[in-house]
Amino acid sequence: MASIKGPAPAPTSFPGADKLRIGIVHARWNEECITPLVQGCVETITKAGVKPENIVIESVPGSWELPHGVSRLISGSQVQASSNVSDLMGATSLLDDNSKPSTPVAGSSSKPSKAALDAVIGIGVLIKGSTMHFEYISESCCSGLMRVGLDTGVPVILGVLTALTEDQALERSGVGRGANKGHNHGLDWGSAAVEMRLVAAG
Ligand SMILES: O=Nc1c(NC[C@H](O)[C@H](O)[C@H](O)CO)[nH]c(=O)[nH]c1=O
Repeated sequence: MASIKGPAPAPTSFPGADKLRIGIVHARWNEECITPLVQGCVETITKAGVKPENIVIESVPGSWELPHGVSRLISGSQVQASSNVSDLMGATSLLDDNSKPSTPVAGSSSKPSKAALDAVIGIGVLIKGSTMHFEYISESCCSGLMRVGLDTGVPVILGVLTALTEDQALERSGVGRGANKGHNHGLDWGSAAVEMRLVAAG
């Protein structure tokens, strides 16, 4: 029997998206998944009509730091715009060798910008290990991201995979190891960010 699980089709047109400014904060763990997830997110954000120069990408050490990184980006502290997002689409890795917290994606401009963000996606990949670490980070990260969104009024999209196995994480990043590559959930998160802002704007 076919599964009933999954989101309803996202809207296909987003009038006003060209005026939006969207942030992405991604963790620097499990990069095999993070890179396609961020690329999928950027793909649907740009397809919705958001200008590449209005997509700001920052990184933090791990998913535990996502709520703080998203909160910092929303507060506008030391935001650096990423102007050539198109370069990112062909990238095999988002991170250069000496990436540091809140290092903009390679190739982005050093032009700092303080313009307010309309929505932010927090992207992280947690994979269950042999201890309870996974459970504590997952719960804290997800509730932290929810709190940042509610406290600031800026839509914060949950882009955190909490996978029990590596294959679960890879398939949900659209890069599954077997014949079934899976579905890149980053695609859904990008359209959710644009939709939430435009719905909120009314
Ligand atoms: O442990 N596994 C993971 C992880 N740990 C690091 C943690 O998020 C944090 O950065 C450090 O504890 C320092 O505060 N972070 C992830 O994004 N995914 C994991 O699977």
